[in-house]
Amino acid sequence: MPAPYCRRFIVSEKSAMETAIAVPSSTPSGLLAPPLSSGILTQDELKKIAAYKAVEYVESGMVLGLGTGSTAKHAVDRIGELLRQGKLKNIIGIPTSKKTHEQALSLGIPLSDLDSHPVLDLAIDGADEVDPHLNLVKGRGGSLLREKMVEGACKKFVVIVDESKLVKYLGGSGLALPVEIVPFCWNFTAVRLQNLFQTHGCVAKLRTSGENGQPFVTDNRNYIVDLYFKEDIGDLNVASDEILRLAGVVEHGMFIGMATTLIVAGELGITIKNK
Ligand SMILES: O=C[C@H](O)[C@H](O)[C@H](O)COP(=O)(O)O
Repeated sequence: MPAPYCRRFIVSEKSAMETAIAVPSSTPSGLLAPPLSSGILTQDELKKIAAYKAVEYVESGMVLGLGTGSTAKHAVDRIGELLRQGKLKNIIGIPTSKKTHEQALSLGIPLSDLDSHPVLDLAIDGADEVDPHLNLVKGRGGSLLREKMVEGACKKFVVIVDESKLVKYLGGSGLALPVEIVPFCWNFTAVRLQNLFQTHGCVAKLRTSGENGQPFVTDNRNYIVDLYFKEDIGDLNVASDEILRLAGVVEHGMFIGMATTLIVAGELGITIKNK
């Protein structure tokens, strides 16, 4: 066993339904776990480790969905770095938000859109929650609509999280399930959303930003209503249909059956689940 074993990362790979078996492996190429004297990695270091591992799936010539958020940011940085070093070539990025668009531009990543590239090879993005079947909650950063459009057009969708994002069921963290809605009579739509899930103790709140409590506005000039549940909402496809049936709703943050690979970075190493 190599001496600095504690600084190497353990990678285990399993199907979605299998039990994790941690096996020692070499450090993901180009990435050493940050050498902390305490041995404890910060959440951001775990995000970076998951992101760098995901970028190992990227090959020259790919059309790539570029995710949004603090985890995906590390992946976009890494793609930019590999392009600069000439280790990746001819990448075309499709950003999932204005913020990621700006980041990718600053890194010199060539960009395009879904109109020109309706089929993508691979997308890499973070998530707010991941259930045991690789269903996700996304959109706590407000980017769920573009993310769903881009990631729904990918042949492979790699989700990267630190272990704090794992839940038994969606909504299980007690945090928000975001729903993007049109601004017109937003309160009417928020009340209807809350009523849909009344028996699950649902509370709907308009997302605000800044100190003056103005509505948070998405890249698509819409609002977000965050749904909080006291109980498991059960069948996700039924819940999805009921939400989408409401006029005024644009999209919700449940990504059901979309992820093909999950990379989780935790204190004990990296776990990879494939669908
Ligand atoms: O709208 C935001 C996106 O769905 C993010 O991917 C998600 O919120 C996870 O973000 P983070 O990596 O910052 O936790």
